[in-house]
Parts: sequence; structure tokens; C-alpha cells
Amino acid sequence: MGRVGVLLLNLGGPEQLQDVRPFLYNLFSDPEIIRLPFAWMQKPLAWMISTLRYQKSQENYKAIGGGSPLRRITEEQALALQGSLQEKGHDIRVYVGMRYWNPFTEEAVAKIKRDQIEDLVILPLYPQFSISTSGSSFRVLEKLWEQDPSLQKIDYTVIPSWYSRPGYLQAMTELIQQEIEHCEQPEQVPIFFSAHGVPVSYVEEAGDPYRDEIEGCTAAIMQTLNRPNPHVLAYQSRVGPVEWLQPYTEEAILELAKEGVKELVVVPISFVSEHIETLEEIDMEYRELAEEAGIEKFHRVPALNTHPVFINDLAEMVIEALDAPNIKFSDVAHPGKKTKMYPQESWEWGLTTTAEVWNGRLAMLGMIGILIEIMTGQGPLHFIGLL
Ligand SMILES: C=CC1=C(C)c2cc3[nH]c(cc4nc(cc5[nH]c(cc1n2)c(C)c5CCC(=O)O)C(CCC(=O)O)=C4C)c(C)c3C=C
Ligand SMILES: [Fe+2]
Ligand SMILES: [Fe+2]
Repeated sequence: MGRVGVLLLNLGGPEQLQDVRPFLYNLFSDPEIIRLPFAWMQKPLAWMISTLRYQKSQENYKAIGGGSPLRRITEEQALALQGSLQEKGHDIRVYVGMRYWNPFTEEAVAKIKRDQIEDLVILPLYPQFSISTSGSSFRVLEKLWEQDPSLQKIDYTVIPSWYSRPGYLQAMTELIQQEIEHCEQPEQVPIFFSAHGVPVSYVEEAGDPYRDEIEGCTAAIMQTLNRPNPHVLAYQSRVGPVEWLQPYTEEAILELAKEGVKELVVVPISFVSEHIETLEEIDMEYRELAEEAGIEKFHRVPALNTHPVFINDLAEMVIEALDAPNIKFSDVAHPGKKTKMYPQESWEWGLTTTAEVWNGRLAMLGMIGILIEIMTGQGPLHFIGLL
């Protein structure tokens, strides 16, 4: 085996308030996040949504100290993983590639080339697979590989998801157990799993295995925890007007409050680092909602970050992947090119010539509407909550 590397994939987050707008532009330019019927509309729409959304988003980042901690934590995880691999006798370099912000995936790949890595394990820091997260990063890599013969010489393998790993489950249950011990009624307190949502169409039309993996992950954590407490699974962070996976976290919290629940342990499960959706959305927004509804004690389980059991498991996963048969980008779930990811439409785009003509006209009308909305700050997109 030649020089070995690990590429950790993550989403990225704005480090300063001035990064928020270009970060959002990158995110909404991704057809794995929003796919429009015409590719040419993607960039103008991304520009429009980022322009209109960034101030609201900046307020949230301001509330957590002026930027996302994601880069710092991911780099700490990379360093800890490299150290753990070293301790196990493996001289392996660990690289970080973010999808929407620095350090970008493309920069990480350039370093991998520069360091003449010959064997590469590609490991997303998302325990469960979604076409909108790991899938989107794999797609960027797949394109880079297609365009560059020198990358094609690298013997690479991807790890699509790893939510059922024993070390991950053990680390999660340790953190949950610690939080339960702080509760007034540890035997009865409900354990509330809050997963990041995705639009229902990703799962039901595009074949995203995300919901199955989240449900499998929740069941595996409960089994490892081996406690009598009741548990609930709900989905947070909905954006835009379409239906996302249900139940929604806010509705599930209100439902528990209505049932008379006074204490709750909330477990974020889609992500292994603290970020805006744990620090702001759960710790501030959902806490306030719960307290106003009568839930007096709102506990939140911390993210794994550099938990030693978790880091050790990542290292073992890498070593096992080097010996296992390779998994290629083409082996991982891809949404069909024509799949409408978001927004959902009942209109059958492009099925007939007439439809094509009307699609073009409607698209043009849509763009005029968007321009009016940008100039006036009012319109249907504000009304439905997308902006
Ligand atoms: C609009 C669609 C979105 C989908 C689908 C989506 C899926 C998804 N996202 C994460 C994890 C993260 N998302 C983050 C930021 C973020 N995500 C969206 C939208 C979608 N996400 C937006 C608009 C933003 C920007 C923040 C905001 O304005 O609300 C981040 C970065 C957080 C940070 O600290 O900066 C993470 C992480 C998962 C796991 C997921 C699907 C499974
Ligand atoms: Fe989100
Ligand atoms: Fe997101």
C-alpha cells in the first residue's frame, strides 16, 4: 500500500457574518438541495434566495457568537482521527473537504494530489446517508474524478453511511445517559430524537434512504441504551413551502407539552458536531417553545465532537475500509437527472412540446416575479416563508 489518506466530508458553515450570504448562495446553487426544471434558473434563484434570506440567517449566526463552529470542530476531529490512526500504527493523513464553505472539497482534493496519495478512504461526517448531504459531496468528487486522469489512479473507497457502528452507538448512549442522570425523573423522561429534515419528495420520489437510516439509527441507539424511557423521533429545520419529513420537531414538542410532559431530553442525531441547528435552533428556539408550552426542564444532549470513543470508532472504520472491497461513487444512491427535488409541482415538466413552450413562458414569468420580489421585498415567496 502506498501513501494513504482519509478525506472527511462535511457541509461547511460561515465563519463570520459576512460569509453568510456567499455561503447561502453556494448552498442554494446545489441541485441536490433545490432542483429546478431548468438548469439556467439555478444560479439566479440561488442569488435571489441568498440575497433575501441572509439577514435573517445572519441574526441566527449572531446569536451563536457571529459564525459557525463547524470548521474548527471538523478540523479538531480530523486531527484527533489522525492521532488515533497513528496510535494504531497507521501513518495516514486526514484531509477536510467542505461542500459549501472553506476549506472546499476541491481544495482538499488538490492537497491529496499534491501529497501523491495513492489509497484514499472517503468518509462523510454524516452518520446517515442523504442525497442532499453525503450524496451531494460524492457528486462533486465524482465530477472531479471524471475530469482528472491523475485522480483516476487513486485507489479510493467511499463509506456511504455508518450509523450502526458500535463505537458511534456507544458514544451516543454515553452522552444520552449522562444527560438523563441530570433529570429529575430519569426513569420516565422522554428521549426526543431530533433529526434534520428533508423534503418528503427526496425519500418518496428520488429514493433517498435517509428516513430509513434515521429510523434505524434511532432504534439502534434505543437498543444500545437499554432503558425503559419512552422515545419520540421528529424532524427539524424545515425550509420553504413543500412538505418535509414529519412529524415536525416543533409540533412534536407541543404535542408532548399537551400530554403533560414537564421534562425532555433532546438528542440531535443527523450530525456529529455542534452547529447552528443545535446551538441556535434547538438550544434557543425549541427551548423557548417548549418552556412556553409548559415543559419546565429542557435538556439537550451535546454533539459528539471529539468524543474519544467516537474518534476511535472512526479510526477503526477507516482501517476496516482499507481492507474491504472498494465502494465507488457509482455504487451510491443517485437521484435521477429528471427528479424534481424541490419545489414540488403537479405540472409535468417537459412531457410534450406544448408543455415545453409553457414551461419556458412560466419560467420567464417566474423570473420577472422574482425580480419584483427582490426590488419590493414583498411577494409570494415571502408569503410562503421561503424568504
Ligand atoms: C433547503 C434545503 C435544505 C436541505 C434539504 C438540508 C439538508 C440537510 N442539512 C444538514 C445539515 C446542515 N445544514 C446547514 C445549514 C443549512 N441548511 C440549509 C438548507 C437545507 N439543508 C440552510 C438554508 C442552511 C443555512 C443555515 C440557515 O440559514 O438556516 C448546516 C451548517 C450549519 C452551520 O453551523 O453553519 C448543517 C450542518 C443535514 C444533516 C441535512 C439533511 C440530512
Ligand atoms: Fe438546516
Ligand atoms: Fe441544511
